[in-house]
Formats: sequence, C-alpha cells, structure tokens
Amino acid sequence: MEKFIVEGQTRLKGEVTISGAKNAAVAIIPATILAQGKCVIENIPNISDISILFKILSGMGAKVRRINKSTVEVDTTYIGEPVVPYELARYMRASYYLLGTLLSRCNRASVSMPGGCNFGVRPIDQHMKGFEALGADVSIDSGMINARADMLIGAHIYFDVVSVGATINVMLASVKAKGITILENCAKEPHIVDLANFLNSMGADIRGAGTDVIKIHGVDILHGTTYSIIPDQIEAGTYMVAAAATGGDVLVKNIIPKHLEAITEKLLKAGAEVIEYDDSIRVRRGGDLNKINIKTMPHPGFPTDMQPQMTALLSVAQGTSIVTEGVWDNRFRYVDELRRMGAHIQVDGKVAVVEGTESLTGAPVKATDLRGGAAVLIAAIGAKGTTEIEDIGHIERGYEDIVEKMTGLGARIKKVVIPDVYLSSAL
Ligand SMILES: CC(=O)N[C@H]1[C@@H](OP(=O)(O)OP(=O)(O)OC[C@H]2O[C@@H](n3ccc(=O)[nH]c3=O)[C@H](O)[C@@H]2O)O[C@H](CO)[C@@H](O)[C@@H]1O
Ligand SMILES: C=C(OP(=O)(O)O)C(=O)O
Repeated sequence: MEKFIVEGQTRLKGEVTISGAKNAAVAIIPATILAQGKCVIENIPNISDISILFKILSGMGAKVRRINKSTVEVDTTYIGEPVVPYELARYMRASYYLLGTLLSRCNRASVSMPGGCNFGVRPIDQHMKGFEALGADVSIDSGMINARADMLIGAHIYFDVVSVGATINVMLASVKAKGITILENCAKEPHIVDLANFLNSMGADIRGAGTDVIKIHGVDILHGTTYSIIPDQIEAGTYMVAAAATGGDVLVKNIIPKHLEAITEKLLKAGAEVIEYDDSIRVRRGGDLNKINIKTMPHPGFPTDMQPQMTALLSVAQGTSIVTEGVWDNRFRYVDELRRMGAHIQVDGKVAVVEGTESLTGAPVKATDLRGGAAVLIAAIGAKGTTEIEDIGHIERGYEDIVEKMTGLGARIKKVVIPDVYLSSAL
C-alpha cells in the first residue's frame, strides 16, 4: 500500500494540462462493444478505473491495443460470454454501463452490482425501468444484475429522477433498438453529450443530448470510429480550486471553459481572479477568500464532484459558508479528515456549515473517496506542516499523474510505500 506525504504552505504556480474526462471515458469504452470494427479512442485518461474497464473487455475477448499513453485501439469483433463478475465490477461504478451495451449486442447480460465511491445508496432502479421499457426482463439475483431480451424495441421513457448513469445506460441499450426511443427528464452533463457524439460518429442517430429530451432512431449497424474524449471538467475544476485555495496562480490548459462556468462563478464570488481563454483558464488569488454558499445539482448546476474540493477551500475562507449536497445522501465522509487538519465544519444531513479558519495544519488523514481525497490533498498543500494521506487508491481512480501535475506546480508531495510492518502490526 502507498501513501502521499505532503509538505504544506505551498502556493501553486505554473501550468497544468488536463487529461481526458473519466466520466466520459467510462461510458465510451463500454460503448465500443456496439461497433462492428475497430475504434481508436484518443485522450483516454491513464487512471485505474480505465485499466479495470480494459481488463473487463479483454476478459470477454476484445483486443485492446495501446497506441500511446492516451490512445487505445479496441477491437470488439469477438465478445464471448456477456458476464462481468464481482471481482472486477466491484472496483468501479461505471461497470454497469456494460449492461446496456451487452444487452444490445448479445440480447443478454449479467453484471455484478457496481462499486464506486460510497455516498450511501446508489440505486439503479431507473436503469432497470429503462431496460424494461425497451422490452428486457431484468432481475437482481445473488448480487448480479441480469437482463435479457429477444429484441429491444424503442420506447418513450420518462426518468423519475435526473440520473447521469440511467440516461447513459438506456441510451446505450436503445441506440440499436428497433424504432424510435424518446428519453425525457435526462441528465445534461458534458459527458452525456460526449457519449452521444461518439455513438453518432459510429453511425448512430441520437439528437438532443445535453437537453432534457433525447431522441434516438435505432440503427442496425454501428461501425468503428476514431474519437477524442473531451477534457475532464472535474480534474480542471480541482486544479482551479487548488490554485485559489493556496493563494496561487495557475494556468489550467486543454479545457472547455463553458463546462466550468458553475465552478468559475463560485471562485469569482469567493474572491479569486479567473481569466478565460479559448481552451485554457487562469486562476489566481492574492487577497482573502470570502465565504460563499454552494448547493450541488445536476448540470448545469454546481457539480457534486466538486463539492469536497470547494469545502476544503472554504475551510480557509473568511466567515461561515453553507455547503448543501443536492445529489447524494452521504457525501461528507471526508469532513472528518479535514477536521483532523483543524477545519471547523459541522455536518447535519446533507448540509455542512463551514466556519473558515486562518490556516489548517498537517495531520495523518485518509482519502475516504475520490473527490474527498482530492479535498484533503488541496488542504494539505496549503496547510502548515506535513500531512500523510492514506488510501490514495481512491484518488488514483480518477486523477491521472496527480503527483507529477501537482509537483509541477510547486507542491511538495512524495508517494511512498507504507512498510508492511505497520500493516501487519495493525492486524
Ligand atoms: C445528476 C448528477 O449530478 N449525477 C452525478 C452522479 O452520477 P451517477 O450516474 O453516479 O448517479 P446518478 O446521476 O445516476 O444519480 C443522481 C441521483 O439519482 C438517484 N438515482 C440514480 C439512479 C437510479 O436508478 N435511481 C436513482 O434514484 C441517485 O440516488 C442520486 O441521488 O454521481 C457522479 C459521481 O459522483 C457524478 O459524476 C454525476 O454528476
Ligand atoms: C464519484 C465519482 O465517480 P464514480 O461515480 O465512478 O464513483 C466521481 O467521478 O467523482
């Protein structure tokens, strides 16, 4: 096992280049199963969620060939048993996208209940409702989700809640269904648009992605394609917040400023300077940080995946900020770690009251989940003294080369192996 050792009191300065979007890539890679032919996918982030997906695809018979660090060719001409076992699915939430794609390709699929960050219950009833409306029988048995259909037939589906996962999964299942599918009350995140663009580049007929209503004319065949994934909005936001939180000056490159508007607006209110260019954004802060209130919501609202990082920033702002989590029941587990570093935060259900303090101090902490891990890392870079962060596997699930990128901006972070002696004596 490894941990990060972070020497604090650094103001991040310099330039950082953003990788491809995890949450788009985890949908696009399973979608290659729908192609007749090879897909070349560019701008794939080199993170553990992606290597697990490739392991799952290879295990089913696909040929996966890395062309360079961020480009991979996937040939799904042969796919064997459409089964994704617990041993692989449990590491990530997005393994459930294989249900939609395998159901479309093989008329049946069995995928273990997914993993991913623990924010309380992560239901899949809307995915199941969508598959059933397309004509599938869906059941959950011994931890496996099983779906089967003689033929998928287009349908009119109204989602009861705005769900990124259900919008994507049902889009994947319906793209080759017979006739027209209309999805209403859809999620509108940039990665949903990216998946639709990818599928359309394979010959699909999907309109309206990025709005509440998506209309899909089923097609018989999807061909291979070459496609470049959009930049990661959350990775970009994380470096923007890190720059502002540490009183730094960072140019965040290879981004789409439109995707970052909700984050930019909050950083400006908090007292940072944000300058937008065509495909980069500069964030710097000289003066104090001000209190602000945040409520996370589906896109174009403030993203839930930026809530922990922003809370880390607000713990060193002047005054009391209110952070409300509007998507998940329990996304404040990381707060205990910030408290160890001296943050004054009270959590009541889905609301955190953050009373800013002048500075945080280093402490032994852990990454409770992906973005919670990013939050403690941001806090550690600005804090007085040394912070040791354990369970960094959560962070590496979603941030490519985070040590290299942060140290490139001046952070002092070392990744070290935790000696076995500590682990065995703790047992
Ligand atoms: C809308 C939203 O912001 N979604 C976030 C959600 O996506 P993710 O796809 O993981 O989750 P969903 O968008 O599906 O879930 C949003 C909400 O809908 C509920 N739900 C979901 C599916 C379902 O079948 N039934 C149901 O009730 C969930 O409990 C949750 O409260 O977490 C990801 C990881 O943090 C983020 O990248 C996404 O931005
Ligand atoms: C929590 C996240 O991912 P996942 O839904 O894959 O767990 C995230 O991207 O912040």
